[in-house]
Amino acid sequence: MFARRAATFAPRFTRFASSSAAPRAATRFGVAAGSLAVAGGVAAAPIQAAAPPAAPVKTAAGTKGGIERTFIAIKPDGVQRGLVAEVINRFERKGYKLVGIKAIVPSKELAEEHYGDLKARPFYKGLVNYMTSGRAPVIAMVWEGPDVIRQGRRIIGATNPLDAEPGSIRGDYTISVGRNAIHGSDSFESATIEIGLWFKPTEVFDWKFTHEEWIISAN
Ligand SMILES: Nc1ncnc2c1ncn2[C@@H]1O[C@H](COP(=O)(O)OP(=O)(O)OP(=O)(O)O)[C@@H](O)[C@H]1O
Repeated sequence: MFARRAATFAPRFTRFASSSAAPRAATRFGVAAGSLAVAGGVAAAPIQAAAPPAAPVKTAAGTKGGIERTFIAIKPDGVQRGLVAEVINRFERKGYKLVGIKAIVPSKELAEEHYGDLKARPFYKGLVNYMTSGRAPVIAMVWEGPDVIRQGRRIIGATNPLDAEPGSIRGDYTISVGRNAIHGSDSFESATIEIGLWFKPTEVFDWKFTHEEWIISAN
């Protein structure tokens, strides 16, 4: 997922990332401090000005390394199999927050864009057809919380259900890679793009758990 997104993501990503000035500033300060030490004849270690802390990277996927958001989709086979409540339950029980959800039969364009990096694969056409058939909708969701992108992939399990650990969704409920029930973003960059692809900003909600301190407080 990430590889197929990387090329298109890079230009968009720089709009969000405001930390690129930090390394340049650090280099500039480092050189200046070193020169001063030599000029004054002082046998001291060059003074390095502390680089200003990098601004956190914030996108539609939340704050990288902080409270993140991920795109999770229950595919038509997962919906047909009655796994919607099970999937939601697993993310909710873990402590993650549902900030967006809708049933949607994706257009061919949306499915092709979503799976764009798999274009050359023999199963690509069948994959797009199955996602867009309308024989069941896709349940598209955005989940929020610490490390939710990586943890979401663990909850889902390996792409090929025969490699997925028991206890994961794919490990427990599926046996075919072509009908593996669910999708989850595989990186912050993918999550940024996929949330933007499937959801309008107004369809994703900022809300607070009233019991948040019982889920994410650190002592
Ligand atoms: N060999 C295959 N045969 C049939 N379908 C496949 C095969 N490999 C992958 N797929 C389908 O393409 C989807 C996307 O594959 P990808 O390699 O991006 O894995 P993934 O990121 O784990 O899956 P997803 O994007 O659905 O979460 C898989 O989930 C699966 O439905």
